[in-house]
Amino acid sequence: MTKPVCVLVGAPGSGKSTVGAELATLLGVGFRDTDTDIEQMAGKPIPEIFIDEGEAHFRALERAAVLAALTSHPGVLALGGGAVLAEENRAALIGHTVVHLSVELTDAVKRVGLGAGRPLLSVNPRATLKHLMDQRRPLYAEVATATVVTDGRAPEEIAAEIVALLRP
Ligand SMILES: Nc1ncnc2c1ncn2[C@@H]1O[C@H](COP(=O)(O)OP(=O)(O)OP(=O)(O)O)[C@@H](O)[C@H]1O
Ligand SMILES: O=C(O)C1=C[C@@H](O)[C@@H](O)[C@H](O)C1
Ligand SMILES: [Mg+2]
Repeated sequence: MTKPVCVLVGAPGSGKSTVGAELATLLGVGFRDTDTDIEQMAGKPIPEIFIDEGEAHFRALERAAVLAALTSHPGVLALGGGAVLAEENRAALIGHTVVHLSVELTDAVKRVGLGAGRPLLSVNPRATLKHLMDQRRPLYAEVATATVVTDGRAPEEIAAEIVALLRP
């Protein structure tokens, strides 16, 4: 069994995928994203999983992807924005180095507006994102061993701060 050097959690648009890739480059380790693992498991993009099989099925695939990656990936691991909703995932994160990328609503809305492919945010993204963030804030705080603010900061700067945090 091997465990990630760092696990990233945070709201949609907090930059887990972007900062995670940069952090892995800086550390010279591999980068894995459970959203990508789920798409490989299902053989289709996440929006299609939501349409064809529904959110409950997606969450089941997500639990399997999170548990597998936490015991097999030695590099940087980004979790999907909703992975902390599952008690099983939160329990599995105990004992890991978990960095919460915090973001306020204004920056999160700007960022998710830049990219498509977020099925939960396809209708009324600002209000939906606010609701998701209010619901999940305590869950990110529960699993995090450190929190890094991302608002108004470049991914490279955020990744460099995490490198410093990881130094013994
Ligand atoms: N610190 C940042 N400053 C400006 N833009 C950013 C920053 N971090 C990420 N972005 C941009 O915001 C968008 C969302 O970033 P990203 O996909 O990394 O978020 P995420 O946390 O992985 O979201 P999800 O939970 O949906 O997977 C991308 O277009 C990315 O380029
Ligand atoms: O916030 C969420 O619940 C999600 C975030 C994305 O990373 C994907 O995991 C999926 O679109 C669901
Ligand atoms: Mg992502």
